[in-house]
Amino acid sequence: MRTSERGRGPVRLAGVGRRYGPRGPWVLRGVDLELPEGRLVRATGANGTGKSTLLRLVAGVDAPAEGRITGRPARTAYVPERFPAALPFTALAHLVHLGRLQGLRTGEARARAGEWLERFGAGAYAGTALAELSKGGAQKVAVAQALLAAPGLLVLDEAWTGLDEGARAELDRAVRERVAAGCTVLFVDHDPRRLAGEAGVTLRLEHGGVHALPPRPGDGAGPDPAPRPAAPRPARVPAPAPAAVPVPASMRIVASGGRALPDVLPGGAARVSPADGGGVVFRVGGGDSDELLRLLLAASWHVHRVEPEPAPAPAREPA
Ligand SMILES: Nc1ncnc2c1ncn2[C@@H]1O[C@H](COP(=O)(O)OP(=O)(O)OP(=O)(O)O)[C@@H](O)[C@H]1O
Repeated sequence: MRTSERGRGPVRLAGVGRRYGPRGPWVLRGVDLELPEGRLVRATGANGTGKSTLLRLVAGVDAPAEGRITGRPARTAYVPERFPAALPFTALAHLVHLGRLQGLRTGEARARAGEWLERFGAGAYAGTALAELSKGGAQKVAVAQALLAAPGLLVLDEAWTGLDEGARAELDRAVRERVAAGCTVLFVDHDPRRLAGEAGVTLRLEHGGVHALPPRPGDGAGPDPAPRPAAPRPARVPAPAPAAVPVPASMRIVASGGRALPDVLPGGAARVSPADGGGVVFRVGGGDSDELLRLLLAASWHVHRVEPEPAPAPAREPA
């Protein structure tokens, strides 16, 4: 909301690793990262690369198995991928309770809860039990609780999923407001157009590591992120050595459901095969993947994944 969060410094991850179980594979390891205040930070990566894990660690709802996270502001808010809506409260009572836990007085919590429910078009559900809300209604309560106390760090894991169009646009507006007030917003969303064009930082998760992608000219987030050659990057986001973000020779884009495409695709991109679970796999040269993405989005395709083409297995040395 209106509270300024400036001057508290970045959230820092130093040598952070997480695995599930003492012998489980490392999902993330050796993550060194600074999330600057007042920036929009998008986390991207193929399925299972640890985006939700990273968000839970940054939000403080999960702890690293190794390494440290410092600089997390007292008012940190998190919207999980799945909101546990089966609680025995009305939407308003739940929000007032959470607002009080976040340090608001009861009257203030009630006023802000009402304001956020209205903004998300859920004012009529204030007196409805959480368990009786639709998935979309419950999601509105989940995002309202995160915005209630003007957090200094806001972590959104696919928070737009399940919201209607008006509420999605309202959440976009709320995110911009928080960033303007000095809040760090870290988010994951399957739609590469989400908040595209906002100045910000894009993180790429792969092989257990996290690196910042260089900003594009004119925007820092852009549609989904193909790694690009090294370029000037925000001073406080750790910059991988240029060699760490090569343009992959070839990218795979998995997409579905759009209008007919021209016969000749950018960079000679090829439709390779139907994807598992539906959709089409496209293979395109790394330098042309953005152009293909733009074409797909303009033709109303739904983009599921953008990932480097797996490298061929190295040839064996002769014995
Ligand atoms: N609570 C858990 N217990 C065991 N393994 C887990 C747990 N949470 C995540 N994992 C594993 O950690 C890996 C990373 O999962 P995570 O959900 O963080 O990835 P993701 O990039 O968010 O995936 P997606 O894009 O599919 O949502 C996966 O192999 C997943 O099975």
